[in-house]
Amino acid sequence: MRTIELLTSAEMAEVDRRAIAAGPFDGIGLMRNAGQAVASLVLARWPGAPRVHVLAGPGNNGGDGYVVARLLHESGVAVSLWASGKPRTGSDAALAAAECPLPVHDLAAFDAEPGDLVVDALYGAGLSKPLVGADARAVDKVAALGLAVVAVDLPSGVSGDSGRVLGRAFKANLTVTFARRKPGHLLLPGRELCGEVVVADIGIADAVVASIGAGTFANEPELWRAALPVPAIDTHKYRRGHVGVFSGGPASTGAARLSALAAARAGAGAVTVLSPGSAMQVNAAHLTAIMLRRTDDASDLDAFLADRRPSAFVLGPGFGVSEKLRDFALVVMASGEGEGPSGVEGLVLDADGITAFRDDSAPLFQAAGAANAPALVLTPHEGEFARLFADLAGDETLSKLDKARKAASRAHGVIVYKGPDTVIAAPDGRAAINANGAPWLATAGSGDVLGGIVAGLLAQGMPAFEAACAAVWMHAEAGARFGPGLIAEDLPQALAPVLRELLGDHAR
Ligand SMILES: NC(=O)C1=CN([C@@H]2O[C@H](COP(=O)(O)OP(=O)(O)OC[C@H]3O[C@@H](n4cnc5c(N)ncnc54)[C@H](O)[C@@H]3O)[C@@H](O)[C@H]2O)[C@@H](O)CC1
Ligand SMILES: Nc1ncnc2c1ncn2[C@@H]1O[C@H](COP(=O)(O)OP(=O)(O)O)[C@@H](O)[C@H]1O
Ligand SMILES: [K+]
Repeated sequence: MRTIELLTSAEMAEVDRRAIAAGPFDGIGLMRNAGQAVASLVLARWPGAPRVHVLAGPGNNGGDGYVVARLLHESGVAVSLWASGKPRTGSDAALAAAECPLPVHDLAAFDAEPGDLVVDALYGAGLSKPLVGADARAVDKVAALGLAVVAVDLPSGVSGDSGRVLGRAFKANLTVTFARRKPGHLLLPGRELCGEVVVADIGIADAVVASIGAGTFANEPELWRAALPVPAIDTHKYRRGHVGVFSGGPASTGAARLSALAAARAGAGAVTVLSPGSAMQVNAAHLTAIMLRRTDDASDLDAFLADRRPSAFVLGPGFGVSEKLRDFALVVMASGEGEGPSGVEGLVLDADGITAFRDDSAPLFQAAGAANAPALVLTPHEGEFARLFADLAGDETLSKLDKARKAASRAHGVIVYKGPDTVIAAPDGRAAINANGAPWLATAGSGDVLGGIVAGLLAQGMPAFEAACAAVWMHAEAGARFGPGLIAEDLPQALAPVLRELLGDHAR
């Protein structure tokens, strides 16, 4: 079971409540199902473990642990049960503990042998403070002995909402969560600490999950595949969208060409590099399918908008932080459908395009909020994000997901907050977390390619949030599949097989 909604701890608690109200399972029924799912996976994956140590906390996560301990014991496994705190009288966890015939040892005395397996059921969605005392010592001991860990719901110490570690956390080989994944399973460092994540069906109906209206998703093709542009049989190149990419001066033109190639590979029918006169020669020497047009100032840009009806732009890569950049961005943002002559769908601002607005972002954000404005997509890495949204970046109480959402709402644009756990957020509150990348993508120019893919999809009429999500996934997939030796020049070409698979029958 693997569906794409991600539930915060508050949303998951509400899902539990609604599921219990809807039946057929009550709280202890769901807990028995959860424990059964974990026990089955332990038996299937670690059939030879000499001993399984179940660590049970005071809440419902511990309740799941008592169920696991009982079921493994009934299956003939040697089980030691260690408790941190006691379940509250009358709780589901207290019922589960009462059903478990095994002796309960104090976690403070926890000990194990190399080769044993640990089931971590200390804290899950209810984690509210750092692990200390016997809990923290157990984490250290398990790490020192190198024991394999199966985490129930989340590795204890990892926040399900932010992926952050509170004090200390287990590093699991396998994490079994229930109904849906949580943001902390995808955000770093949580994702690293979870190991493999299995989502177990514990009898909560999809309709109950849907009733919550969750706005956070794993960035997987299911989220946007239906919105991917497919060329009609009678199309022509300009109907497939025309992307304009602004080039920097003679010594910094490569970034724009990377974006341009990527936009073309993403399916834009035509791509034009808009170059200052001083860089025409060097650009001309390197472009073949991509067109070239001299663009020195806003009036040149106006003429391009009027003559060539471009549908999306990339501005920033290699451009230089300048007043000219700000002018170009604001001209493009004023050329949306109904206002300007051309009906521009979107502007992707990356790199210098973000930095240029660090001290005065209001005109940009205001333009993006105007009726009929082109969609604004900002693609900051961590450093660029901090330049444009210093207050959000420095707020320790916010997760990466929260920061991207707040930034999107402020900018009236889609934020692609890049990194190994890229978060894509829309001004309407939707957000997605990406997890299919690989460190090979951390190479100069990789971000320029991403900006070009976003623009290529925007130009074909794909809505901005979906275009950004699809671009991030395709970029990550292409890079991860290429693997060692990847340089940014390889990425546009590596997109082709990824697109072919995504389009399925439409690729013929
Ligand atoms: N009926 C249900 O609602 C279901 C709940 N499930 C399990 O229930 C879990 C959530 O249960 P709870 O809400 O009881 O929360 P937890 O069991 O995660 O935490 C229990 C309590 O421990 C205390 N605590 C938190 N962090 C601590 C720390 N670092 N040191 C000491 N004490 C700490 C808090 O007071 C918290 O309320 C899920 O993760 C899942 O495993 C599953 O059994 C499925 C059904
Ligand atoms: N460790 C990583 N794992 C997966 N993706 C990564 C990692 N590091 C960087 N990336 C991705 O690589 C791209 C780098 O973009 P950026 O930082 O703008 O680089 P550049 O400016 O050199 O093009 C982003 O899409 C980012 O999400
Ligand atoms: K846990």
